[in-house]
Order: sequence, then structure tokens, then C-alpha cells
Amino acid sequence: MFVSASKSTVTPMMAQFLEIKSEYPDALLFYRMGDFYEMFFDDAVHAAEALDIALTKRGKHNGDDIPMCGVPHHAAEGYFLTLIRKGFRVAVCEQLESPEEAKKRGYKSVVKRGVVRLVTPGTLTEDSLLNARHHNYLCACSEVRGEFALAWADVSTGDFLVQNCPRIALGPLLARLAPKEVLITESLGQELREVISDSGAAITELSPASFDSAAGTDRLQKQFGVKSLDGFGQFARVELGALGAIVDYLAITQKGKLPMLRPPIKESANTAMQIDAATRRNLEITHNLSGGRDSTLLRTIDRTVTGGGARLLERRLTAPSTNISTINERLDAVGYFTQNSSAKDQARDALKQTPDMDRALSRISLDRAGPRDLSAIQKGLAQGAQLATDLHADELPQVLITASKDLQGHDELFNALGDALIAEPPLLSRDGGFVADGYNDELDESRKLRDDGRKIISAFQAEYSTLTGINALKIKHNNVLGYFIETPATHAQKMLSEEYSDKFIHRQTTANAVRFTTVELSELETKILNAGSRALEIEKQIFTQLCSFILERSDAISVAAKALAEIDLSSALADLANGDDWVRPKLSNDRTFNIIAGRHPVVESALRRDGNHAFVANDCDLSADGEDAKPAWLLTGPNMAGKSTFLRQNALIALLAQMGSFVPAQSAEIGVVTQLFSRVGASDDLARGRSTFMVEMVETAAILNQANEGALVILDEIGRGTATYDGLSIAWATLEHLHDVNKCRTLFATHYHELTGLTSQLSGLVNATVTVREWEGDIIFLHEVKRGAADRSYGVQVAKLAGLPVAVIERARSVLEKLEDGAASGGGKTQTLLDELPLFNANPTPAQSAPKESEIENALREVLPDELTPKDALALIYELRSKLD
Ligand SMILES: Nc1ncnc2c1ncn2[C@@H]1O[C@H](COP(=O)(O)OP(=O)(O)OP(=O)(O)O)[C@@H](O)[C@H]1O
Repeated sequence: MFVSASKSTVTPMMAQFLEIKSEYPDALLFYRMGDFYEMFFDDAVHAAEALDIALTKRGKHNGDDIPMCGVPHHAAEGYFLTLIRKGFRVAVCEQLESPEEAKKRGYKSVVKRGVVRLVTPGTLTEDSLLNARHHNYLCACSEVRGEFALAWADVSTGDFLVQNCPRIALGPLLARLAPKEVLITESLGQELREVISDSGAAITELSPASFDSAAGTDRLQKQFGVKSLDGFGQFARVELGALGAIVDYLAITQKGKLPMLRPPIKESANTAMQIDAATRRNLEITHNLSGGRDSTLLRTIDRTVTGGGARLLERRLTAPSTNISTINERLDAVGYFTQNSSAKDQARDALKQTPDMDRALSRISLDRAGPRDLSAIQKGLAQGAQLATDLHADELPQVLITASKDLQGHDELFNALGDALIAEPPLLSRDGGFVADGYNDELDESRKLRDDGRKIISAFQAEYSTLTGINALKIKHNNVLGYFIETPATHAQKMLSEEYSDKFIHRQTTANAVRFTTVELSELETKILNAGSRALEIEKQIFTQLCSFILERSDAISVAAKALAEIDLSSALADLANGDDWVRPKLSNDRTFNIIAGRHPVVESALRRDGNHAFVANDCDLSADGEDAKPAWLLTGPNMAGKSTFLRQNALIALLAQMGSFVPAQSAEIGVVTQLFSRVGASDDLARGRSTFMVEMVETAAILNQANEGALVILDEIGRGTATYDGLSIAWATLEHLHDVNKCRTLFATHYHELTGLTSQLSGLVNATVTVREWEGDIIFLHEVKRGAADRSYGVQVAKLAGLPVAVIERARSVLEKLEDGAASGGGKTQTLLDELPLFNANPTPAQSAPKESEIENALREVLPDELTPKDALALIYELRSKLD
């Protein structure tokens, strides 16, 4: 219930609050009052609940209590974070003058206030509000006559990109970026709400004017201080609209203080492997199925030691390249470090000490920096220069040559910062104390005066005493005169004589003393009094100068930060490859896919961590070119045998290879995969009101409609969400379509054993199975993938392992036997089965549940040990042994 400011009962302060609030109806207004931010009315009610703080009252409005709550301003950042996470936006309203200044304007004047910043999920820059290892993207989506573009920026690092993409590719792109906030017009918002919400982003609607391409061009030209954008590339109208909306929104939220953005980069849609949202979810690349980050591919392979390196890894892993030379250049860098372990360890040790220059730079550009940000730039550049000198090998790969070049030539900047700053500066510039001694004479003098004021006064006293020969001369201080020289009245005549009157200026005579001042004493006094604030002022000036000095060189600093990230990532991937025995993949432009002894990185590391059995490596050859090629594998095998693991490991190996990493295999030859699809017999999507089966079919449709010859498709138990025959038919038809029409490399796991017969009709299809061994009614998983079809599902045995009651297991066995008999004799009608199977018996007879004796046990039972000769015994052992084979 927000009320207008025009009511007569409104106090001047409340009138001011309501006026400002009316401009920010969608945000919680943090209204600064002294050391607190106060919230009123509905804002207070919502904030108190979200922050779990006390809700109180302050005065009345139109006869009603005004709800109020508040947070101390120094702790505000933590509260911002909680509110942002809970989906709020915050308008930060500061006092723009001091209460004294307000009073000068009139007794009743209210301190001037204004909103200095809107805190939104996509525009955060504070370290405490951001995760150093992940990007924080703000996106804008625009549309011009059916053409779409998505622009994205990370305000905390300055990255700024745009991609022109068809409507259908928006979802996958959003899934890749996982933005925190998406800007959109109201009308487009209606159409895209679902796909945006799927990415987990908050939606912010802006007016169409924000997306106007001509206005966007203007804004971009202003932002980058250029007369034409041609130098950055050729942008379509729809792209300019999206880029312009981001700049406009930043101006709105940062109140005109534009953050540093790098010139926009146009990304083409086909430079990265296309991976849609469902595939990302299913392969658990950056998030697991429950939305967390544990047990994901990213978490498992991340050995980077800097924030920049971790963000680069995330960028590469979410958008693996399709360009062989790019991939090979990256692999060369990883390869260099795998072969030069000491260079790798040295680089990683150095990188551990390197601060996050990207984020420091962004705060400097927004005037939100502290001395530590300046120091971060200094240390980052100095460390970088050292790292570049250490990487001096003659045969450095191109990526590292470029990185090392980008890290050199910053001496002027880091020396200047090094001279100016103390080694461990404080967080805030407010209290000073970060500029090094000896950097600025006036600052040194001010500090000396401030700190040594008393010493200097006593030196003056000694000097005057010697000069006048009056031992009793003292320098004292009171509030009326400030510092003054006092001699006993007995010396009045001498002090007032012509000899001294030029120097000692008479101020006061009392009953016992005469008081004087000198020009130098009053100057010193002013200096002492002002020294503290002067020292602060000089430090602030120096801070501002250093910030401008840095910003003038921001391009070079960003390039250096990227170089550090590149070295971090290459050496981290090399560390992983050396430690976990990964190999360099061979990439080609054909449709090869030949993995020898591949492993699933996440499952393998979990097995190792838990001290379980070793991971069983498996081959996979889906190579699609050539006459005998078998690009499609139909995988059957018992539950729990490792089908899903095998399917996913091959997708992950392709993904890792194309992001420029070594892979968990003995060897891997991969023809570039342009699209990756992975689906598992679906789970419910209740939030969207779709049934299990519906989700499964929507996702399968997406694959069949989109997959081309460059795709790698992984389908796990498609069709399981409906009645057996419907499911089987759909799986059947899907497999045929993939084989005949999509013609892509395919791994298809199923429990429908009927499908194994398809190999006689589909020349590119081969049967494969994950082996198990049956041992006395139990099942042993071997996890080996071999050519051939599984004979059965062993579902009942797996159910036994899961601890289903013995009675249920036995009953299931007898139903299964009848079903199988029925199927074999072409019958299997339910009614016949019902007739043949007596009703479920909760207490099966012991005979039913007792395990059958094996042939060996039977033979042993017949043996009478006392009557055996040694020769017979030996013969018996041979006989029993032969029964095992
Ligand atoms: N190659 C392997 N080496 C060692 N252990 C493995 C291997 N593959 C799978 N496993 C183990 O077996 C478990 C089950 O594997 P997975 O889920 O892939 O089986 P599945 O055949 O897909 O089962 P279901 O048909 O029931 O979905 C895994 O969690 C893992 O612990």
C-alpha cells in the first residue's frame, strides 16, 4: 500500500521518501538515514520478512502506523545479496549532503537524497556478492522482423558479446550462459518467458525504446568514445538493439556511472558445439540434476587456481569449439605443460598469488574500488611479468607465446602503483593510510605534522626559549587562542620590547602572564589542525589519479588478465591430464568417433574417492564414414550394468576434447561434433504441467527435427514412459529415423530387446551389450561393453540387490517365467496368466524361497571322504573343476 505524497499529514521527510519511491515502484528503497538504511511501508514488510529482521513502526501516515525496518549501512552488502537471491531489486538512496549543509538552507530543510544505484541480479560488482569462479551475466534479447539476437555482458569483468541466432537457438544459448537477469520488451517477454525462466534468470522488462537500434548505436558510440562502430565489426540492427539495451540498462541502474565494458564481440552461432538445455542438464556439465554444483563435470575437472581461470574453464566447457585449429592450439598449450611439469608447477604456484584483475578493474571503473583493487592490479601485473619471463622455452606453443607477450610491457604501470601503494593496503580508501611513505612530499609532511605535531611544538618552544633567554617560556593551547606562547608577567617588558615585537605578536595579558603568537606558530597551528584532513585529501587525490592512470590502460590490463586465465587453464588441464592419465584427443573434420578405453571422469573419480572397485574402461567406435561404418550402437544390458555411464562418458569425452582438454581414454579420435544431444527417459516436469511422457516426447522431437550429420546423439531408454508396446514402437521408429534421416552418430540404450533385431535391416546399426555374470541366481556386474545383444534384463536380480522382500522377488520370478513361456508360445494374454498364477501369497513356502543346489554341490553331497583313495580324490577335484567351465 504505497501512498501519494500529496496528503496534508505527510512530514517533509516522508514526502521526500514517497516522491523518490514513486520513481522506483519495482524496487525496495533503501533510504539512508545517518548510519542506517531504513525501509518504510510495504518495502519494510517485504524486507523484514525476506531478511528475517524486526519490523517496527515510525510515526503515522493518514492516521495509520508506518511499518519500518532498517539495516546498518556498513552491513548492507550482505542484505543486498539475500534480497537479490530472493528475487528483489534494491534502489540505494543516499544522503547527498550533510545535515549541517541542509540546515544552512533553512531550519526545517530535509537532507537532500537521491538514488545512486539500482542493485539487480545482473549488475553486481562487489566481490562479496559474486562468486569469483563463475560469470555473472546480464543478457538482453531483441527481435526485429522475426530475427533474434542475444547480447550478454558480465559487468564485473567487462566481457560484452552478441550473437544473432534463430529463435530455436535462444534456449540453448541461454542455457549455456545461465544469466542472472534477462532484459526484454514486454511483448517479447510474453513469448519468451518460459525459455528465459528455464535458464533460471530474472526477467526485467524495458520499454521498446531501450532496444531501438539507432539509439543503441548512439549509446554504444558514446560508451566507447568512437564515431563509428565499424572498428568492432558489422552489427545487424537486431544486434545493435540488444547491445544498446544493455548499455541503456547499465546507465539506469548505475545512475550514469557506466561500468567498463570491452568493445562488443560478435559471436557467430556455429563456432561452438550446440548443446541444448536438456542435454546440459542431463550430462550434468555445470549443474547436477538437483541444480547444485556437486558431482558435475565442471567441479570434477576444475583444478584452476584463479578466479579468471575458473571462469575461462566454465566458458570453454559450456561452449566447446567446433574449429579444429582453435582446439589444437589450446591442446598444444595443455600438451606443453603436461610435458614440462616443472614449468607447470612453477606457473601454478605463481598464479595462486595472483589477484583477480578483471573484477578489480570493473570496480575501479564504477568508482566502487578500494586501495586493495589498485594493489590487485599492481600485484597481478607484476606476477604476470614474472610468469612471462619464466615461460621462456624455445618451443612455446602459440597460445602461450601470445599470453606471455600480453603479460609484458606493463612495467611503467605496476612500478608506478608499487611506488604509490603500501604492501598490504586497507580495504577502504575512506580512512587513508594506503599511500606509501616517500611517494608524495606534501603527504609525508602532512602526516608528519599530524603525527609529530606535539614534537614540533616543543621544538618551537625550545627555539623561542633560547632566542629570548626566557627559560619559563611555554607554548600552550586553549580553545579560544589555539596555540600561544606564554611567559610570566615579569618578562612582559622584554617580550614587548622592540627587539622581539616583530616576531612575537601580543595576544593577551592576564594577571600573571603575557601571551603571544608568531606567524610561524599560527601557520604551524593551521597546518597541524588541517594536517589530518589534508593527508586524507592528498591520499584521495592520489587514489583518483591512480584510478585514472589504470583506466587509461584498462584495455592492456584486461588483455593481461585474459592471458593469466589462459595460462591458468592450460596448466590446470595439464595437471589433471598428468594426474588422472588422460590423453590428447585427435580431432578431424570428418565423422570419425573412435574412443579406445574411454572412462567417465565423474563416475571414475567418485569410485576412486569412495575406495570402490576400479572403473572399467570401454571402447566406442561410432565412425560414420566408410562402407562398413556402424555409426549407431544399440546398447542393451541389465539394469545397473553401466549403460547410462557408457553413453554419457562418450558425450563427455567429445565435449572435453572440443573445449581443448585432454580426455579420459587410452586414445580418442573425434570428427568435430557440431551438435550434442542427450536424453534420458524423462522425469516429470510438474512445474510446467507436463507429464513424464510428454516431456520425453517433446525432447525427442527436438532431436529428430534438429540433429544433422555432425551431431552426436545419446538416447537412454526412450519410450519407457508409456505402455510397453507404444514405447517399443516409438523407440523403434526413432532409431530408424536417426539412422536413415538424421544420419548422425548415435548411442541408443534400451530395455526393449526386440529392437536388437533391427540390425538386420539398418546397415549402420550394431548391437552392443554391457556384460554381467550370473552366479547362483545373483548377478555380478562386469561393466564391459561388448558387441552383441543382451539375452535378458535381469531386472528381478537387480531388484533383489535393492532389498525387495524375498516374497516379492519370488513372486516376480514366477510371473516372469509364465510371461516368458507365454511369449514363447505366442500367447501371453493376461487372463490366461491370471488363471495360471495362483494369487499372491505373502508367506511363500520355504521350498519356494530356498535356493536350488548347484551341480557341484550335488556332486559333493554324494562324496564319502573316508572312502576316497588319494588318486580318486585327485580325480574328483579335476572333475569338479571341469564343471566350473
Ligand atoms: N565402466 C564402469 N566401471 C565401473 N563401474 C561402473 C561402470 N559403469 C557403471 N558403473 C557403476 O554402475 C552404476 C550403474 O551404472 P549405470 O547407471 O550406468 O547403469 P545402467 O545400466 O544405465 O542402469 P539402468 O538401466 O538401471 O539405468 C554406476 O553408478 C557405477 O557405480
